Amino acid sequence: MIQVKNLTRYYNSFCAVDGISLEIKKGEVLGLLGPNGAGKTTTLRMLTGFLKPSAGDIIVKDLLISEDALKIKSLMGYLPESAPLYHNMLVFDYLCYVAKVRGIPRDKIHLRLKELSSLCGLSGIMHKTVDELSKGLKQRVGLAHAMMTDPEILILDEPTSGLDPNQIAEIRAIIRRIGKEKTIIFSTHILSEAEATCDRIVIINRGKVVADDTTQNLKSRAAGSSCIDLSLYDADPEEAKKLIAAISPDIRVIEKEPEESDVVSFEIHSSSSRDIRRDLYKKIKETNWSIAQLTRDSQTLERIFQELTKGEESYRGGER
Ligand SMILES: Nc1ncnc2c1ncn2[C@@H]1O[C@H](COP(=O)(O)OP(=O)(O)OP(=O)(O)O)[C@@H](O)[C@H]1O
Repeated sequence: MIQVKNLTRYYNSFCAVDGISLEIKKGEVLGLLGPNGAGKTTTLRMLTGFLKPSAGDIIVKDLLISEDALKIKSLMGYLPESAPLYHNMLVFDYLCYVAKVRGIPRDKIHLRLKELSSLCGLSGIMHKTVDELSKGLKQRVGLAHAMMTDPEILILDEPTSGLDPNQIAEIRAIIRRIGKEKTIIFSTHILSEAEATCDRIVIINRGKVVADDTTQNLKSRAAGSSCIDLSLYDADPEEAKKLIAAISPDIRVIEKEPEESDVVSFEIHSSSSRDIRRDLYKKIKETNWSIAQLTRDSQTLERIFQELTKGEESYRGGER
């Protein structure tokens, strides 16, 4: 349904989005996950045609955004990070206004507002002014705005940002409801958010895709891999790194800030479920170093996210 090819965006000489490629299938709920400044908003603004890419292509249902931006916009509903609502209007008047601007025929407006009120839970607030609403309710009005023309694709930028846990649960429930029929792309910097709502998660860091897989596959990958914390006395960090890395080709060694001044510490990631502590111990025994700590944790999705968004390394999921 949507193909993104080598999408790139510079702000002056700064590369905010660096060659992102993605394919989004019809009906998918895709979470664009990344830390602050990763390039999520910039990517979404290019997808919705509000920002021109510096390079790359976006194809939506066989239409090229460089040639058919208006047609593509008509297929999409967009909820920006701060929904631009008219604060002193009644919710009802505001949504009527949006309906007219978006070309809904006059005789269909009331029916559409009724449908949106039920979909987005607006029935008790239609006759309140936007200003009176909590952030969560404003967000629901923003969602109704984005859904006005019943678009096939919905793009939501951090839809739960700044909401309390109850409001988050409500917005999630609405997204899940809408996601049964629509293609949804939404951005978040909160892993649990993506995990709870999405079929698929694309993690971006410093403008690049560092992981792209189904939520289920990412979870299984996390469960099947492990992380070892190792601290050594009397070891040279570079020599220690080489020795550890030589144990198996699937090992990745990250030197950590040591907790004590006379040790060197490492985080050792392995994609296999094999426990390599015995191999480590044997190798270290051949040196004159001493072990201060050697512990193994099962990986969590959270740790994978932290690892991927700290380092430069990239992981692409297998076939779906
Ligand atoms: N108009 C702009 N001019 C210059 N730099 C910009 C502009 N907009 C964004 N940036 C920079 O581009 C990078 C990506 O920003 P973007 O807003 O896309 O990230 P994000 O992942 O959405 O972050 P956040 O979660 O904080 O909104 C950041 O370093 C940001 O400072």
